[in-house]
Amino acid sequence: MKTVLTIAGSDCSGGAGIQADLKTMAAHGVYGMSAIAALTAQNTTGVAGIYHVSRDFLEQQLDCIFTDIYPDAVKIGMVSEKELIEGIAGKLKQYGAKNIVLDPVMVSTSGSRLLSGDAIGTLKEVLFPLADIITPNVPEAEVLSGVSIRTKEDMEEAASKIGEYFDGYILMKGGHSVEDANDYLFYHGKKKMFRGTRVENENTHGTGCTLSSAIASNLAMGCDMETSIQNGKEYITGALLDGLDLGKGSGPLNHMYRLK
Ligand SMILES: Nc1ncnc2c1ncn2[C@@H]1O[C@H](COP(=O)(O)OP(=O)(O)OP(=O)(O)O)[C@@H](O)[C@H]1O
Ligand SMILES: Cc1ncc(CO)c(N)n1
Repeated sequence: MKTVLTIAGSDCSGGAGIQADLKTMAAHGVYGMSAIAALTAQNTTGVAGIYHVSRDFLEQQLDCIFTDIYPDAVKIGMVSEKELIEGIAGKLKQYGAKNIVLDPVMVSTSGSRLLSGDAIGTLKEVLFPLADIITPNVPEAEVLSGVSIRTKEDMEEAASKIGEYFDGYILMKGGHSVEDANDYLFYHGKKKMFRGTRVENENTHGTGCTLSSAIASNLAMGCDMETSIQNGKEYITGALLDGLDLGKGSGPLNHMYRLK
């Protein structure tokens, strides 16, 4: 069985973070493992609190995982502190981790800050060089590039700025657009669109976590990068189309829609 590790934050309400990642992995038939960087107290209406684990404890989790069940792919999500980012980078290098999908989580769907301001530089300097693909949404791509994105041309400019310090695949997600849900992949000066039909569903809690875990699951199963993104896009669209409606705010997706 193929194995995938998520390094991210826990969402006690089960819609985003570690819980969304493990559900996505289970739905793909891969064996999911998790190293928890933070516990969040949150639900569909917002984030009430964040409790970070220590660097030592995060490293201990990674040692336990890598020395026993080696992951075929790694997804990295919410990691908000500088020293945790440094700890992860050290361990991923030590164990030669491969197929690394980095979702540069900065703000929750509900608007809470999930990455410390002083950690953005560390993320770019120490973790980006290890990643095969990064999956920023538009606001994250703006922070990473310094370009204000309004048009498709702005996206290209942002990708080329990010490309000055990041050598891998950049998937800019269009979930925040109003007219469509197209995502754009930039790689070494080339651009490819992954077309997505916008689903009229307010319940989008954890879409970013789900997509990055679906891509990691596909990479673990041996798909190439573009196929992994295409398959991930189909999975997220199906999970949104299911129309699950839980909670009082922006609710979670149905990861089990394929079993219906
Ligand atoms: N209403 C929608 N209809 C169809 N696809 C969507 C919709 N909203 C988001 N997506 C898709 O979901 C994936 C995640 O994109 P999004 O931009 O929402 O990520 P994100 O902002 O990082 O997510 P999160 O809310 O978890 O932080 C992308 O493939 C995007 O196109
Ligand atoms: C733990 C966690 N990771 C990521 C997100 C982004 O949606 C969230 N809300 N919570």
